[in-house]
Amino acid sequence: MAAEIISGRDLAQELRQQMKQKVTELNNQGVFPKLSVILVGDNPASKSYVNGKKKACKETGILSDVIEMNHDTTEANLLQQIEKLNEDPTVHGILVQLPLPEQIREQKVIDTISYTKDVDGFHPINIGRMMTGEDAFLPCTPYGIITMLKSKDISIAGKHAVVVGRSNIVGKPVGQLLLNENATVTYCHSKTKNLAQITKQADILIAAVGKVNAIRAEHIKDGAVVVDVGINRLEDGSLTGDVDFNEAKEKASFITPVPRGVGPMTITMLLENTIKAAKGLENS
Ligand SMILES: Nc1nc(=O)c2c([nH]1)NC[C@@H]1CN(c3ccc(C(=O)N[C@@H](CCC(=O)O)C(=O)O)cc3)C=[N+]21
Repeated sequence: MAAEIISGRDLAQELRQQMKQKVTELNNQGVFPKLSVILVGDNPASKSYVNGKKKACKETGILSDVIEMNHDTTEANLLQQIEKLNEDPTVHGILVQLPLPEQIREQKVIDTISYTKDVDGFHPINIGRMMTGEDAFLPCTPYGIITMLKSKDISIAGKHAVVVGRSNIVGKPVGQLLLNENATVTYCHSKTKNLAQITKQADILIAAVGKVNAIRAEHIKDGAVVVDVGINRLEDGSLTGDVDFNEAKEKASFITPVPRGVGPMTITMLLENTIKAAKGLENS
């Protein structure tokens, strides 16, 4: 079977077009959705991601503000900056770009962001609400993945979804969202024995490993839907995922590419969450 490629870029473009309209409507009511991004240090990858977010906001008519802080800024300093944004009524969404320098405790930072402005969906209240199925900001990458599957009318209920990876930002929450959609979910990780034996049972396979070619033909059932969440930078500067694309596309029914797959959808869901924040978490 030759897989259909799900273009995250095309879907992102379509959704951003619709969002423009929503932003205009809010503007007409005197609401100007705004995202504040805090960037600590000068990691080039982080800078480039933050630029991508800024550009996407601009395209959609969302206001954005990037606050750059020195690499050796203290945790107290950063928390103070977050408190300021929590109290600023013109700021609807707050995103602190991860990873952070080692003197700063990431969890402490996430806990400090008001859950009503937590457009990353990383705050414990939003995670808890996601688990119980209440209204919440959903984490952008998992939310983007579900949106991609739905855009192709891929049914999730009753399907066996296998998630490879268990990070707090991708693996764990994407499994939860798939469960909320009534999939049967299995998590695999670095301690999993016989990885291929398990992934071969997947109707929907989510690769969020962080390793080039971690998923190859031998891991994939014929006709499976393969979602590649990896973003690995090769020495020549090019980006590649966790899936051996050339092998996988011969077995899968649908596959997401890297680049132009999950990445652009992550940013799109961030925009969606910022609009939701501008409406107010409880009224959207
Ligand atoms: N608080 C926080 N929230 C995040 O959402 C967050 C973060 N920290 N830290 C880093 C990761 C990574 N991430 C990406 C988003 C979009 C692309 C993306 O658009 N990628 C393009 C290619 C971009 C390129 O060429 O560099 C693509 O896949 O086509 C990639 C990576 C968000 N992250």
